[in-house]
Amino acid sequence: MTSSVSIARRGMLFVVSSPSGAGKTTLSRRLLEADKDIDISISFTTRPMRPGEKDGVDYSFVGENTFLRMQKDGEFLESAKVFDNWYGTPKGPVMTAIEEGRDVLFDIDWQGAQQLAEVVRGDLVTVFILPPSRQALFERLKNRAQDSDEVVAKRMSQADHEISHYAEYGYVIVNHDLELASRQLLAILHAERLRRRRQTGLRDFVQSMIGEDGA
Ligand SMILES: Nc1ncnc2c1ncn2[C@@H]1O[C@H](COP(=O)(O)OP(=O)(O)OP(=O)(O)O)[C@@H](O)[C@H]1O
Ligand SMILES: Nc1nc2c(ncn2[C@@H]2O[C@H](COP(=O)(O)O)[C@@H](O)[C@H]2O)c(=O)[nH]1
Repeated sequence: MTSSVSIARRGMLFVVSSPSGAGKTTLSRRLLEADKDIDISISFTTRPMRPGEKDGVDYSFVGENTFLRMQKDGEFLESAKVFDNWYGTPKGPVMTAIEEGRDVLFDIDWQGAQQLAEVVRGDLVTVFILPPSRQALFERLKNRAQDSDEVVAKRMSQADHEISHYAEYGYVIVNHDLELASRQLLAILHAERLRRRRQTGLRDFVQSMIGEDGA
C-alpha cells in the first residue's frame, strides 16, 4: 500500500489568459473540479452581470465609484480596463492563500498578468489559451449567447491584439478538444508544484532521510 508524503511548499499564482471566448473560464472551472488544492481568485468588476452569474461567485459586481475608490486605496493586486469595464484582483484573499502555501487560479487578461509579474515573479505561472481558429472563436462567443452582437463584435475586434500577447506566457494551450486541453492544464499545474524551488520542505525532508539509521 502506498501513502503520500507531505512536503511543505510555496503556493503559486496560476494565471490563465486568452482572447475572449477561447475557453479560459470553462477550463478554469474544470481545473477547480479536478484539483481541490487550488482556489480561484474572485475578481471585482464594473461589468453588468450576465444571465446565470452570481455575485460573489463569478465576480464581485460593483459600481464604478466603488471600484475606483478601492483602486485608489490600494485594495487591488492588479486592475485593468478590459472591453470598457474595470476588473481587479482583491489583494487580501490572494495574500492569505499564498502565505498558507495554497495555489490561486486567476482568470485575468494580459494586462493583469503583466502587473502580477512585477509583484510576484517566481511564484507566478502563466498559461495562454488559444482558440483553434478565428472562426471557432467567433462561433464560441455567438453560441455562448450571453453577449449582444455589439459586444461580440467588440471582443472579436480586440482578439488579434490579445492573441499578440501569447509570447509573454510560460505555457500555451490550443483549446480545440476540451478534454485534451483540460488534461494539459492540469498537467502544467501538477508539474509546476514539483519545481524544486517551490518545495520549501525538501531540505528538512532529505536531511531527515540521510540522518536515518538502518537500511
Ligand atoms: N474546446 C471547446 N470546444 C467547443 N466549445 C468550447 C470549448 N471550450 C469552451 N467552449 C465554449 O466556448 C464558449 C466560451 O468559453 P468561455 O466562456 O470559457 O470563454 P472565455 O475565454 O472565458 O471568455 P471570456 O473572456 O469572454 O470570459 C462557452 O460557451 C464554452 O462552453
Ligand atoms: N486584468 C484583469 N482582467 C480580468 C479580471 N477578471 C477578469 N478579467 C478579464 O476580463 C476579460 C473579460 O471577462 P468577462 O468575464 O467579462 O468575459 C477576460 O479576458 C478576463 O480574463 C481581473 O481581475 N483583472
